[in-house]
Amino acid sequence: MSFRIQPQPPARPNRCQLFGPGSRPAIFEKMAKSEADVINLDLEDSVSPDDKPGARANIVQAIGDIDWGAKTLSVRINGLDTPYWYRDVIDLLEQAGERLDQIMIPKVGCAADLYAVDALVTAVEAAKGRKKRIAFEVIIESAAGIAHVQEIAAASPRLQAMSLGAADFAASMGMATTGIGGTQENYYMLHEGQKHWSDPWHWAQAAIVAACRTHGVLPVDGPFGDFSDDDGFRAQALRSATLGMVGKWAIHPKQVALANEVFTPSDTAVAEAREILDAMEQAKARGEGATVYKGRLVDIASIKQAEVIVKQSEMIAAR
Ligand SMILES: CC(=O)SCCNC(=O)CCNC(=O)[C@H](O)C(C)(C)COP(=O)(O)OP(=O)(O)OC[C@H]1O[C@@H](n2cnc3c(N)ncnc32)[C@H](O)[C@@H]1OP(=O)(O)O
Ligand SMILES: O=CC(=O)O
Ligand SMILES: [Mg+2]
Repeated sequence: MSFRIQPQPPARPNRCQLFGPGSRPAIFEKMAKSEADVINLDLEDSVSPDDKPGARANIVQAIGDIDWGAKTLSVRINGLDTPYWYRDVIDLLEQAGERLDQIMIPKVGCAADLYAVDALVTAVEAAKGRKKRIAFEVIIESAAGIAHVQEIAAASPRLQAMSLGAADFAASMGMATTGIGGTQENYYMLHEGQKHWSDPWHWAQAAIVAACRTHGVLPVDGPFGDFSDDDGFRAQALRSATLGMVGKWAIHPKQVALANEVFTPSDTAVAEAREILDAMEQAKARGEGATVYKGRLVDIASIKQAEVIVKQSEMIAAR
Protein backbone atom coordinates (compact mmCIF):
# COMPACT_ATOMS: atom_id res chain seq x y z
CA MET A 1 0.00 0.00 0.00
CA SER A 2 1.46 3.30 -1.08
CA PHE A 3 1.28 6.35 1.18
CA ARG A 4 0.34 8.39 -1.86
CA ILE A 5 -3.33 9.24 -2.27
CA GLN A 6 -4.77 8.06 -5.59
CA PRO A 7 -5.47 11.21 -7.65
CA GLN A 8 -9.04 11.91 -8.76
CA PRO A 9 -9.73 12.13 -12.51
CA PRO A 10 -11.39 15.28 -13.90
CA ALA A 11 -14.90 15.60 -12.43
CA ARG A 12 -16.83 15.77 -15.66
CA PRO A 13 -19.16 13.28 -17.38
CA ASN A 14 -17.50 11.28 -20.16
CA ARG A 15 -20.10 8.57 -20.78
CA CYS A 16 -20.15 8.94 -24.54
CA GLN A 17 -17.73 10.47 -27.05
CA LEU A 18 -19.47 11.03 -30.41
CA PHE A 19 -17.17 11.09 -33.44
CA GLY A 20 -17.71 12.70 -36.81
CA PRO A 21 -15.38 13.36 -39.75
CA GLY A 22 -14.15 16.94 -40.02
CA SER A 23 -14.78 16.66 -43.75
CA ARG A 24 -18.54 16.25 -43.14
CA PRO A 25 -19.68 19.57 -41.67
CA ALA A 26 -23.33 18.81 -42.42
CA ILE A 27 -23.45 16.57 -39.33
CA PHE A 28 -21.77 19.00 -36.87
CA GLU A 29 -25.06 20.61 -35.74
CA LYS A 30 -26.53 17.13 -35.20
CA MET A 31 -23.51 16.19 -33.12
CA ALA A 32 -23.92 19.34 -31.02
CA LYS A 33 -27.59 18.52 -30.39
CA SER A 34 -26.86 14.91 -29.39
CA GLU A 35 -26.83 13.64 -25.82
CA ALA A 36 -23.09 12.83 -25.96
CA ASP A 37 -20.94 14.29 -23.17
CA VAL A 38 -17.92 14.68 -25.46
CA ILE A 39 -17.74 15.61 -29.16
CA ASN A 40 -14.75 14.44 -31.18
CA LEU A 41 -14.38 16.24 -34.49
CA ASP A 42 -11.97 14.12 -36.49
CA LEU A 43 -9.00 15.16 -38.59
CA GLU A 44 -7.43 11.71 -38.58
CA ASP A 45 -8.53 8.40 -40.02
CA SER A 46 -12.07 9.30 -41.12
CA VAL A 47 -10.64 12.11 -43.30
CA SER A 48 -8.82 11.34 -46.55
CA PRO A 49 -5.42 13.02 -47.14
CA ASP A 50 -6.78 15.38 -49.80
CA ASP A 51 -9.53 16.54 -47.45
CA LYS A 52 -7.27 17.42 -44.47
CA PRO A 53 -6.95 21.18 -45.22
CA GLY A 54 -10.70 21.52 -45.83
CA ALA A 55 -11.52 19.53 -42.67
CA ARG A 56 -9.26 21.79 -40.59
CA ALA A 57 -11.04 24.86 -41.95
CA ASN A 58 -14.49 23.32 -41.31
CA ILE A 59 -13.56 22.52 -37.73
CA VAL A 60 -12.03 25.92 -36.97
CA GLN A 61 -15.21 27.56 -38.29
CA ALA A 62 -17.58 25.22 -36.44
CA ILE A 63 -15.83 25.60 -33.08
CA GLY A 64 -16.82 29.27 -33.12
CA ASP A 65 -20.13 29.12 -34.96
CA ILE A 66 -21.97 26.19 -33.34
CA ASP A 67 -23.50 26.17 -29.87
CA TRP A 68 -21.83 23.13 -28.29
CA GLY A 69 -23.66 23.60 -24.99
CA ALA A 70 -21.93 22.12 -21.96
CA LYS A 71 -20.18 19.38 -23.93
CA THR A 72 -16.47 18.77 -23.85
CA LEU A 73 -15.32 19.73 -27.35
CA SER A 74 -12.34 17.78 -28.63
CA VAL A 75 -10.56 17.52 -31.98
CA ARG A 76 -8.62 14.40 -32.98
CA ILE A 77 -5.41 15.48 -34.69
CA ASN A 78 -3.32 13.26 -36.95
CA GLY A 79 -0.65 10.94 -35.58
CA LEU A 80 2.92 12.03 -35.00
CA ASP A 81 4.01 9.63 -37.76
CA THR A 82 2.24 11.78 -40.37
CA PRO A 83 3.08 15.10 -42.05
CA TYR A 84 -0.30 16.53 -40.94
CA TRP A 85 -0.23 16.77 -37.13
CA TYR A 86 1.79 19.97 -36.66
CA ARG A 87 -0.45 21.89 -39.06
CA ASP A 88 -3.51 20.50 -37.21
CA VAL A 89 -2.19 21.86 -33.91
CA ILE A 90 -1.08 25.22 -35.30
CA ASP A 91 -4.30 25.92 -37.21
CA LEU A 92 -6.48 24.89 -34.27
CA LEU A 93 -4.56 26.86 -31.67
CA GLU A 94 -3.97 29.90 -33.87
CA GLN A 95 -7.38 30.11 -35.52
CA ALA A 96 -10.02 28.35 -33.42
CA GLY A 97 -11.81 30.17 -30.63
CA GLU A 98 -11.54 29.57 -26.90
CA ARG A 99 -14.50 27.13 -27.01
CA LEU A 100 -12.12 24.30 -27.94
CA ASP A 101 -11.51 22.20 -24.83
CA GLN A 102 -9.29 19.33 -25.83
CA ILE A 103 -7.01 17.76 -28.42
CA MET A 104 -7.04 14.01 -28.92
CA ILE A 105 -3.65 12.55 -29.85
CA PRO A 106 -3.95 9.20 -31.66
CA LYS A 107 -1.45 6.33 -31.79
CA VAL A 108 0.68 7.52 -28.89
CA GLY A 109 3.60 5.16 -28.32
CA CYS A 110 5.60 6.80 -25.52
CA ALA A 111 5.59 9.72 -23.09
CA ALA A 112 7.73 11.81 -25.47
CA ASP A 113 4.85 11.91 -27.97
CA LEU A 114 2.86 13.96 -25.46
CA TYR A 115 5.91 16.06 -24.64
CA ALA A 116 6.26 16.99 -28.32
CA VAL A 117 2.61 18.02 -28.70
CA ASP A 118 2.69 19.78 -25.30
CA ALA A 119 5.73 21.83 -26.38
CA LEU A 120 4.03 22.97 -29.58
CA VAL A 121 0.67 23.67 -27.90
CA THR A 122 2.36 25.59 -25.06
CA ALA A 123 4.29 27.75 -27.51
CA VAL A 124 1.24 28.60 -29.65
CA GLU A 125 -0.92 29.26 -26.58
CA ALA A 126 1.65 31.72 -25.28
CA ALA A 127 2.22 33.37 -28.65
CA LYS A 128 -1.50 33.87 -29.26
CA GLY A 129 -2.32 34.78 -25.65
CA ARG A 130 -4.93 32.01 -25.37
CA LYS A 131 -6.62 32.08 -21.99
CA LYS A 132 -7.89 28.53 -21.77
CA ARG A 133 -5.28 25.81 -21.39
CA ILE A 134 -6.08 23.05 -23.88
CA ALA A 135 -6.47 19.58 -22.36
CA PHE A 136 -5.22 16.36 -23.98
CA GLU A 137 -6.73 12.94 -24.46
CA VAL A 138 -4.85 10.04 -26.05
CA ILE A 139 -5.65 6.80 -27.81
CA ILE A 140 -3.79 3.64 -26.89
CA GLU A 141 -3.93 1.72 -30.16
CA SER A 142 -0.54 0.18 -30.79
CA ALA A 143 1.79 -2.39 -29.30
CA ALA A 144 4.10 0.45 -28.19
CA GLY A 145 1.19 2.34 -26.65
CA ILE A 146 0.10 -0.54 -24.46
CA ALA A 147 3.72 -1.43 -23.60
CA HIS A 148 4.29 2.14 -22.35
CA VAL A 149 0.82 2.83 -21.02
CA GLN A 150 2.00 3.78 -17.52
CA GLU A 151 4.51 6.39 -18.67
CA ILE A 152 1.96 7.78 -21.15
CA ALA A 153 -0.64 8.18 -18.38
CA ALA A 154 1.93 10.14 -16.35
CA ALA A 155 3.28 12.18 -19.28
CA SER A 156 1.48 15.53 -19.13
CA PRO A 157 -0.57 17.54 -16.64
CA ARG A 158 -2.80 18.35 -19.62
CA LEU A 159 -3.86 14.71 -19.97
CA GLN A 160 -7.49 14.09 -18.98
CA ALA A 161 -8.59 10.92 -20.77
CA MET A 162 -7.21 7.79 -22.43
CA SER A 163 -9.13 5.54 -24.85
CA LEU A 164 -8.50 2.07 -26.22
CA GLY A 165 -8.64 2.16 -30.04
CA ALA A 166 -9.57 -1.39 -30.89
CA ALA A 167 -9.17 -1.10 -34.67
CA ASP A 168 -5.59 0.18 -34.85
CA PHE A 169 -4.69 -1.81 -31.76
CA ALA A 170 -5.73 -5.04 -33.46
CA ALA A 171 -3.75 -4.09 -36.57
CA SER A 172 -0.63 -3.14 -34.62
CA MET A 173 -0.75 -6.33 -32.56
CA GLY A 174 -1.22 -8.45 -35.68
CA MET A 175 -4.52 -9.78 -34.34
CA ALA A 176 -6.35 -12.06 -36.77
CA THR A 177 -9.51 -9.97 -37.05
CA THR A 178 -11.07 -7.15 -39.04
CA GLY A 179 -13.73 -6.54 -36.35
CA ILE A 180 -13.62 -3.31 -34.30
CA GLY A 181 -14.19 -4.41 -30.69
CA GLY A 182 -16.61 -6.99 -29.36
CA THR A 183 -16.67 -10.77 -29.44
CA GLN A 184 -14.18 -12.44 -31.75
CA GLU A 185 -15.44 -15.71 -33.19
CA ASN A 186 -12.11 -17.54 -32.88
CA TYR A 187 -11.24 -16.41 -29.35
CA TYR A 188 -12.76 -19.24 -27.33
CA MET A 189 -11.96 -21.96 -24.82
CA LEU A 190 -13.26 -25.49 -25.25
CA HIS A 191 -14.74 -27.27 -22.26
CA GLU A 192 -16.38 -30.68 -22.70
CA GLY A 193 -16.97 -29.89 -26.36
CA GLN A 194 -18.64 -26.55 -25.63
CA LYS A 195 -17.20 -23.22 -26.81
CA HIS A 196 -16.87 -20.45 -24.22
CA TRP A 197 -16.01 -17.10 -25.71
CA SER A 198 -13.39 -15.01 -24.02
CA ASP A 199 -12.62 -11.29 -24.26
CA PRO A 200 -9.45 -10.44 -26.24
CA TRP A 201 -9.69 -6.73 -25.26
CA HIS A 202 -9.81 -7.41 -21.54
CA TRP A 203 -6.11 -7.31 -20.76
CA ALA A 204 -5.51 -4.07 -22.64
CA GLN A 205 -8.53 -2.46 -21.01
CA ALA A 206 -7.37 -3.53 -17.54
CA ALA A 207 -3.88 -2.13 -18.22
CA ILE A 208 -5.40 1.19 -19.37
CA VAL A 209 -7.70 1.40 -16.33
CA ALA A 210 -4.80 0.72 -13.94
CA ALA A 211 -2.57 3.35 -15.60
CA CYS A 212 -5.38 5.91 -15.65
CA ARG A 213 -6.43 5.33 -12.06
CA THR A 214 -2.81 5.62 -10.90
CA HIS A 215 -2.46 9.03 -12.54
CA GLY A 216 -5.94 10.59 -12.29
CA VAL A 217 -6.92 10.13 -15.95
CA LEU A 218 -10.36 9.05 -17.29
CA PRO A 219 -10.24 5.55 -18.87
CA VAL A 220 -12.53 5.23 -21.90
CA ASP A 221 -13.50 2.37 -24.20
CA GLY A 222 -13.12 3.22 -27.90
CA PRO A 223 -15.15 2.29 -30.95
CA PHE A 224 -17.52 -0.61 -31.56
CA GLY A 225 -17.63 -0.82 -35.33
CA ASP A 226 -20.81 -2.81 -36.02
CA PHE A 227 -23.38 -0.09 -35.36
CA SER A 228 -26.22 -2.41 -36.38
CA ASP A 229 -25.45 -4.64 -33.36
CA ASP A 230 -26.95 -2.89 -30.30
CA ASP A 231 -26.69 -5.96 -28.08
CA GLY A 232 -23.02 -6.40 -28.99
CA PHE A 233 -22.32 -2.74 -28.19
CA ARG A 234 -24.17 -3.03 -24.87
CA ALA A 235 -22.29 -6.19 -23.89
CA GLN A 236 -18.92 -4.61 -24.71
CA ALA A 237 -19.83 -1.42 -22.82
CA LEU A 238 -21.05 -3.35 -19.78
CA ARG A 239 -17.74 -5.22 -19.61
CA SER A 240 -15.83 -1.93 -19.88
CA ALA A 241 -17.94 -0.30 -17.14
CA THR A 242 -17.43 -3.32 -14.91
CA LEU A 243 -13.65 -2.99 -15.36
CA GLY A 244 -13.69 0.69 -14.34
CA MET A 245 -13.98 2.56 -17.62
CA VAL A 246 -16.16 5.68 -17.50
CA GLY A 247 -17.50 5.78 -21.05
CA LYS A 248 -17.35 4.65 -24.66
CA TRP A 249 -17.14 6.14 -28.13
CA ALA A 250 -20.10 6.35 -30.51
CA ILE A 251 -19.19 6.14 -34.19
CA HIS A 252 -22.87 6.47 -35.15
CA PRO A 253 -25.52 8.59 -33.39
CA LYS A 254 -27.58 5.52 -32.48
CA GLN A 255 -24.79 4.37 -30.14
CA VAL A 256 -25.05 7.51 -27.95
CA ALA A 257 -28.13 6.39 -26.01
CA LEU A 258 -26.63 2.92 -25.54
CA ALA A 259 -23.44 4.33 -24.02
CA ASN A 260 -25.33 6.77 -21.80
CA GLU A 261 -27.58 3.95 -20.59
CA VAL A 262 -24.63 1.75 -19.59
CA PHE A 263 -22.41 4.45 -18.07
CA THR A 264 -25.16 6.20 -16.07
CA PRO A 265 -25.56 4.35 -12.77
CA SER A 266 -29.12 2.98 -12.59
CA ASP A 267 -31.55 4.19 -9.91
CA THR A 268 -31.36 0.72 -8.34
CA ALA A 269 -27.56 0.79 -8.21
CA VAL A 270 -27.56 4.28 -6.67
CA ALA A 271 -30.23 3.33 -4.11
CA GLU A 272 -28.25 0.22 -3.13
CA ALA A 273 -25.02 2.24 -2.84
CA ARG A 274 -26.77 4.74 -0.55
CA GLU A 275 -28.14 1.88 1.57
CA ILE A 276 -24.62 0.49 1.94
CA LEU A 277 -23.36 3.91 3.04
CA ASP A 278 -26.23 4.09 5.59
CA ALA A 279 -25.48 0.57 6.85
CA MET A 280 -21.83 1.52 7.32
CA GLU A 281 -22.77 4.76 9.14
CA GLN A 282 -24.81 2.68 11.56
CA ALA A 283 -21.97 0.16 11.92
CA LYS A 284 -19.53 3.01 12.64
CA ALA A 285 -21.87 4.34 15.37
CA ARG A 286 -21.74 0.88 16.95
CA GLY A 287 -17.95 0.93 16.75
CA GLU A 288 -17.84 -1.73 14.00
CA GLY A 289 -15.76 -1.63 10.81
CA ALA A 290 -17.75 -4.38 9.11
CA THR A 291 -21.40 -5.36 9.00
CA VAL A 292 -23.94 -7.35 7.00
CA TYR A 293 -26.04 -5.87 4.19
CA LYS A 294 -28.58 -8.13 2.44
CA GLY A 295 -26.75 -11.19 3.69
CA ARG A 296 -23.31 -10.13 2.51
CA LEU A 297 -20.23 -8.55 4.06
CA VAL A 298 -19.76 -4.83 3.75
CA ASP A 299 -16.81 -3.01 5.29
CA ILE A 300 -14.76 0.15 4.91
CA ALA A 301 -13.78 -0.81 1.33
CA SER A 302 -17.50 -1.07 0.53
CA ILE A 303 -17.86 2.62 1.44
CA LYS A 304 -15.33 3.49 -1.28
CA GLN A 305 -17.09 1.22 -3.79
CA ALA A 306 -20.48 2.74 -3.01
CA GLU A 307 -19.06 6.26 -3.20
CA VAL A 308 -17.84 5.63 -6.77
CA ILE A 309 -21.45 4.99 -7.84
CA VAL A 310 -23.01 7.83 -5.83
CA LYS A 311 -20.39 10.37 -6.97
CA GLN A 312 -20.81 9.32 -10.62
CA SER A 313 -24.59 9.78 -10.45
CA GLU A 314 -24.29 13.14 -8.65
CA MET A 315 -21.79 14.41 -11.23
CA ILE A 316 -24.11 13.42 -14.11
CA ALA A 317 -27.11 15.03 -12.39
CA ALA A 318 -25.12 18.25 -11.89
CA ARG A 319 -24.00 18.60 -15.52
C1 LIG B 1 -11.71 3.43 -35.84
C2 LIG B 1 -11.96 4.96 -35.62
O1 LIG B 1 -11.04 5.72 -35.69
S1 LIG B 1 -13.56 5.46 -35.21
C3 LIG B 1 -13.52 7.21 -35.20
C4 LIG B 1 -13.46 7.82 -36.60
N1 LIG B 1 -14.63 7.54 -37.36
C5 LIG B 1 -15.65 8.42 -37.49
O2 LIG B 1 -15.58 9.54 -37.03
C6 LIG B 1 -16.89 7.93 -38.21
C7 LIG B 1 -18.13 8.56 -37.60
N2 LIG B 1 -19.34 8.09 -38.23
C8 LIG B 1 -19.71 8.40 -39.50
O3 LIG B 1 -18.96 9.03 -40.23
C9 LIG B 1 -21.07 7.98 -39.96
O4 LIG B 1 -21.91 7.78 -38.85
C10 LIG B 1 -21.09 6.67 -40.81
C11 LIG B 1 -20.20 6.87 -42.08
C12 LIG B 1 -20.59 5.48 -40.02
C13 LIG B 1 -22.53 6.42 -41.23
O5 LIG B 1 -23.04 7.59 -41.82
P1 LIG B 1 -24.44 7.56 -42.58
O6 LIG B 1 -24.37 6.54 -43.70
O7 LIG B 1 -24.82 8.96 -42.95
O8 LIG B 1 -25.40 7.02 -41.44
P2 LIG B 1 -26.96 7.03 -41.40
O9 LIG B 1 -27.55 7.17 -42.77
O10 LIG B 1 -27.40 5.85 -40.60
O11 LIG B 1 -27.26 8.37 -40.58
C14 LIG B 1 -28.49 8.58 -39.92
C15 LIG B 1 -28.56 10.04 -39.50
O12 LIG B 1 -27.53 10.34 -38.58
C16 LIG B 1 -26.69 11.39 -39.08
N3 LIG B 1 -25.32 11.04 -38.72
C17 LIG B 1 -24.51 10.10 -39.25
N4 LIG B 1 -23.34 10.05 -38.62
C18 LIG B 1 -23.42 10.96 -37.63
C19 LIG B 1 -22.52 11.35 -36.61
N5 LIG B 1 -21.30 10.79 -36.49
N6 LIG B 1 -22.92 12.30 -35.74
C20 LIG B 1 -24.15 12.88 -35.85
N7 LIG B 1 -25.05 12.53 -36.80
C21 LIG B 1 -24.67 11.60 -37.68
C22 LIG B 1 -26.93 11.40 -40.58
O13 LIG B 1 -26.65 12.68 -41.11
C23 LIG B 1 -28.40 11.03 -40.64
O14 LIG B 1 -29.14 12.17 -40.29
P3 LIG B 1 -30.61 12.44 -40.92
O15 LIG B 1 -31.48 11.36 -40.36
O16 LIG B 1 -30.95 13.80 -40.42
O17 LIG B 1 -30.45 12.36 -42.41
O1 LIG C 1 -8.98 5.08 -33.45
C1 LIG C 1 -9.59 4.15 -33.06
C2 LIG C 1 -9.30 2.80 -33.40
O2 LIG C 1 -10.04 1.91 -32.96
O3 LIG C 1 -8.32 2.59 -34.13
MG1 LIG D 1 -7.31 4.45 -34.66
